[in-house]
Amino acid sequence: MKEKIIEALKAKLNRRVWDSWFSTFDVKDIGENLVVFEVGNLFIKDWLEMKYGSLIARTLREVFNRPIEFKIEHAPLQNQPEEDEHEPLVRKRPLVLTPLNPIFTFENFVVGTGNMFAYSACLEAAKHPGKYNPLFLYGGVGLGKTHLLQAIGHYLFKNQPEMRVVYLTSERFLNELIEAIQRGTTQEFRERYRTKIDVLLLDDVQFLIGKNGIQTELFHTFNELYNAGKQIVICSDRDPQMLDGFQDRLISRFQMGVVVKIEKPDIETCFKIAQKMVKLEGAELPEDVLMLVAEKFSDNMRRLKGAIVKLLMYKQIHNEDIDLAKARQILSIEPSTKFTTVEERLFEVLCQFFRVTTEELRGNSRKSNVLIARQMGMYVAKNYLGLSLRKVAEMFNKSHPTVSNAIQRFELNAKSNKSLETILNKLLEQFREKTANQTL
Ligand SMILES: Nc1ncnc2c1ncn2[C@@H]1O[C@H](COP(=O)(O)OP(=O)(O)OP(=O)(O)O)[C@@H](O)[C@H]1O
Repeated sequence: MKEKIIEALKAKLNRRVWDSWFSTFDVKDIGENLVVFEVGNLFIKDWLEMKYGSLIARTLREVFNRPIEFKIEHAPLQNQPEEDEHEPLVRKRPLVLTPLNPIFTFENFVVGTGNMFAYSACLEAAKHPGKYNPLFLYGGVGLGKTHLLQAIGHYLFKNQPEMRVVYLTSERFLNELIEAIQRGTTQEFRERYRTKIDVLLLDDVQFLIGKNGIQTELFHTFNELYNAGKQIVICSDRDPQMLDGFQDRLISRFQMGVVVKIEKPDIETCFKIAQKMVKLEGAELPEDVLMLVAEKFSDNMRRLKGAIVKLLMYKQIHNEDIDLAKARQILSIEPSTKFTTVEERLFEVLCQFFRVTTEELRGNSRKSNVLIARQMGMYVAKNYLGLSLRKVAEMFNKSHPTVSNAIQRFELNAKSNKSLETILNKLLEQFREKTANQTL
């Protein structure tokens, strides 16, 4: 029965949702009138209840052929210290203790596959400080950890200005301690971090690997803040488990709350990030150039930003528009025979999938498989690749209103026809595979 429930749920959700939210979800117990699920993360428990509660209830009704209650329990890690009854967070005078990068806000963060879970967890921590404690965010270089950490700071400064929020890198934490020891002001240092803040945002904790003294200091700071119900958010380039050379007692504390991985964004998200970065610079670049940058630098958003800045500087200095060939030259991207643009790859997948030709897609054929391939292709280009209507119209050799109508018709059909959604997911899967195999 356990498997049947899980399979029935899986069938109702697309793989992305399942992998993001249900990977630790399991059936713990099946009673006469109650099914108990368990999940290894408190934040996910709340999220599943809120977003998928009715779907779970519906699925259980179908599996058991009668209404049946359910509850989701959070299965905490073994040996987790008992959580103290938290005092309400202390209200203090508004105080910006650390400067933040004004760009690093939630509004400026582009949400997509890979970072949606991390974004939601950080937003929740900002809205309800102390609830998911500690929040430990980890992931590869340049994927937006610092951005999200500082976004929590911005959100709190704006919405709860009485709260004392400190953002600092682990390197600075270490340097301040060394300075305090040299000046004989260790007591002030301890007081500042242990008793005078409400939210601690600590970046790059992996910097403290192998530095035992500062780890001990962090351990005591952590305990004091945690026991007082103060929110702690920590960023690292690796899973707490992989912090070799870290004291075990610290690692187990990092794992006590919610541990979230930020993954590499997919190409569509990278494209939107590139678009956002250009907009924040108050500039413009053509869509095919943005797509080139998104594809080439999808593993690190800092490098992606560097590429955009380089293109914009060139544009300004030479007072020249940047086209695809120029962008390749500036960024030293060799045009490779294997490289195809994203539009070409979409056409390739559409043609293979629906057994149609590019000429048919761009022509006026009304054959049913061509019609559906064309509509779905336009929908994907607009909604998943983030291309403008103008670009999609150009791709399919149609007018704006034709594209707009076709997309609307597709959305309407997809609402009433479940199998269209399944086909769309399969198509997207093939498209992603093709994109992942792309070599530049
Ligand atoms: N989803 C996103 N939306 C908008 N900008 C993003 C996004 N992800 C990353 N960035 C931008 O990419 C740059 C690098 O991000 P950030 O410094 O937060 O990475 P990081 O994960 O902290 O890297 P590191 O591990 O090196 O500390 C920043 O300019 C940030 O604003």
